[in-house]
Amino acid sequence: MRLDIVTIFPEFFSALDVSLLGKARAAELVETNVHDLRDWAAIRADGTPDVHRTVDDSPFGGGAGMVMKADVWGKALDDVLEPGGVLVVPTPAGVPFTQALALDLATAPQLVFACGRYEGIDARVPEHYASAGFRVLEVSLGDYVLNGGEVAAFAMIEAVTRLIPGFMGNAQSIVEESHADGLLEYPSYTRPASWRGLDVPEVLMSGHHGKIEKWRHEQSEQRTRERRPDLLSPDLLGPDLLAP
Ligand SMILES: O=C(OCc1ccccc1)c1cn[nH]c1
Repeated sequence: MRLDIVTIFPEFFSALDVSLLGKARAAELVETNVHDLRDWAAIRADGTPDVHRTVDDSPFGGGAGMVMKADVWGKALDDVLEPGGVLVVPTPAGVPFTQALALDLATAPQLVFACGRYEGIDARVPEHYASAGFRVLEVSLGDYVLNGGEVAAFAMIEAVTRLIPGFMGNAQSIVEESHADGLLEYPSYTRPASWRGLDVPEVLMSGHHGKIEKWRHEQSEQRTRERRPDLLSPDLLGPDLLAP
C-alpha cells in the first residue's frame, strides 16, 4: 500500500516511523509519504507568488473561523492521488470509522489522508474528486472536535496498516480482537493467578477449551450489553429512515 498524508504540520507524522510503521516488515508493505500542503500554496491561482503560502480564507456566508482553499488542495491532490487511490478526509461531519471500514481500507492500493485544519476544507474538494471517479470518504473518529485531522488520520493509519496481511506477526490476534465479531472483547488475565485478593476466573485454569470459549463469548456479550448497547440494537438508521 502507498500511504500519502497531506497536512500543514508534516512534522507531526515523523512519529509514524516510531509506531507500527517502524518495523522493517512494515516498511516493505507500506510506502509512506508526508506532504506539506503549503508547498502547493507558494503560487496563487493567478500565477503571482504568495510568500505567505496561504491555505485558508474566510467562509462565504460569514461565520466564525476560516476554510481551507479548494484551489490549493486541488493542486496538492492532483499531484498526490493515483488512479485507484482512496481519498480519506477526517472530519467530525463524517461517517463513523469502524473496524469494518479499517478492514476495507486495508485492501486499497493507496490511501491519501487530507488533514483539514480551521473549520475544515472547502466542500467542493471531496465533491470534485468523487465526481472525478475517486472513492472519497469523509470519516469521523467520534463525536468530538479536534483542532485538525492529523490526530484522526494517525489513528486511522494505525488501525488500517495493522490489518494489512503480513503486517502483524500473529494474524490470529486480529481475528479475536474487539469488534471483529461485532462484540467487545472479553476480559484477559495473566500471571499471577491471585493478585491483591483477586483471582483469575476458575474456568480459565480448567484447560477445558469448550468451556473457556463459551465463558469468553458470554463475557463479550455481557460487556457489550453493559458498555455498548448500540452495537446490539438492530440497524436504527435503516434504509427507510435515510432514504428520501
Ligand atoms: O476533529 C476532527 O477532525 C479534524 C477537523 C476536520 C474538519 C473540521 C474540523 C476538525 C474529527 C473528529 N472526529 N473525527 C475527526
